[in-house]
Amino acid sequence: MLEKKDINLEKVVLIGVITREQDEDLSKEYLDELEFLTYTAGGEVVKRFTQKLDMPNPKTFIGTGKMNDVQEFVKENDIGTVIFDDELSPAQERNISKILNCKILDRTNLILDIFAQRAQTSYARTQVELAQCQYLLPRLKGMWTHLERQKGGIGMRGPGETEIETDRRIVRDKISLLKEKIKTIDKQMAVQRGNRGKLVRVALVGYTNVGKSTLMNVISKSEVFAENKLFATLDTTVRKVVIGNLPFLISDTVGFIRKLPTQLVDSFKSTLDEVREADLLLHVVDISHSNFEEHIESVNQVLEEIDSKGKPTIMVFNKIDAYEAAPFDEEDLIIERTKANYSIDEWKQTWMSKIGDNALFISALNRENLDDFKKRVYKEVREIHVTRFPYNEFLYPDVEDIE
Ligand SMILES: Nc1nc2c(ncn2[C@@H]2O[C@H](COP(=O)(O)OP(=O)(O)OP(=O)(O)O)[C@@H](O)[C@H]2O)c(=O)[nH]1
Ligand SMILES: [Mg+2]
Repeated sequence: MLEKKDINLEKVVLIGVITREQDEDLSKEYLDELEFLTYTAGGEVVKRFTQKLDMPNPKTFIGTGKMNDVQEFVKENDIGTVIFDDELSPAQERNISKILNCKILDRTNLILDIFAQRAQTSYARTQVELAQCQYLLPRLKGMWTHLERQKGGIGMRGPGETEIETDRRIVRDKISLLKEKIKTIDKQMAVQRGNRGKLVRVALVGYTNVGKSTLMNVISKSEVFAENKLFATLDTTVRKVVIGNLPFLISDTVGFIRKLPTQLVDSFKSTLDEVREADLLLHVVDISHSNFEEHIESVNQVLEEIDSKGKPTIMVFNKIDAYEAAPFDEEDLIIERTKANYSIDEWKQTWMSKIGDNALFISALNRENLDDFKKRVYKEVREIHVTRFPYNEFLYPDVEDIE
């Protein structure tokens, strides 16, 4: 049911609101991310509209005046798609769709669409389809009906298009069917995981596009797909690696994102079993991203949702090669120095100092500090390993002696 095809760059307009809690920089950051998501889905952003509002308008998300501007722009520039940086209620979506008369997507919809495009295995496809059906169910009434069917493209992959006339019962049946299918695969996967014995399990977790797969490739000499788009990885890959004679398993899995649609977290729960059952988490962070602290927060939130917050965790600050502090003019007495001006060494003195040797700074791309990384991971894995197999402690050299 999920189509996968290359689409031409669709012309897209983005819409966001600036609330009181978020300043303009942050809103820009969010829209940058939405633009990256749009680009990943195959769209080209031609304009952004923002509005300062305490709360989104319940009927149309943005106010009437702003909506008129958008309407005019859409008409004049032949815009096919308008994307909102938040989840729209079914009613908002209907209202806006009537006014703008083009494809209306929200953030959730866009992320689901990217997952649909990127799902490779039948397992991932089933999970995405389930999430799409769950998103679709409350929105079935009158969705897109005034649009031509053949439009296709972003947000039109999946059940939305083909099942528009069918009633909710059919979608509900489909949901139970997909859940059954996932249950069956889950059982097989649980058996597979059981077969792996008691080896220590390490999971790479982190925001999307931080370099998890790149790091996995570097340390396990494997070839996991990595690229500069969001959600390059949807399936979990597990590799056995050996550091200083000590074998353990490492897994690379789907990246997280701010406001990850709950439908997706739910349907990907079993993909995340690998994380849930891990003995040690390597939380990879892209320190060159200006918003990396919030990314850490988002990841921690998802970890909490899947009951994995309390696990032993090493923070791996990646992409140190790309880190650039914003220039600071010492002579200018008006502008205050902010975090953006910190060097990496200054960052190390912040809250990061509290996590002590559980913070590592590397570049997976340039292989910088990988030895430190390996030693630290070895030390931790060894500790877990010898608790599990106390009799063979002597087999593994102390961390100082490994290369
Ligand atoms: N400059 C720099 N780029 C890096 C580094 N590590 C990874 N990248 C780049 O970051 C991009 C994303 O890398 P991936 O390994 O696909 O990231 P990921 O975390 O697996 O992403 P998802 O699977 O989408 O969640 C790629 O273009 C990598 O080449 C690094 O140390 N420095
Ligand atoms: Mg990846």
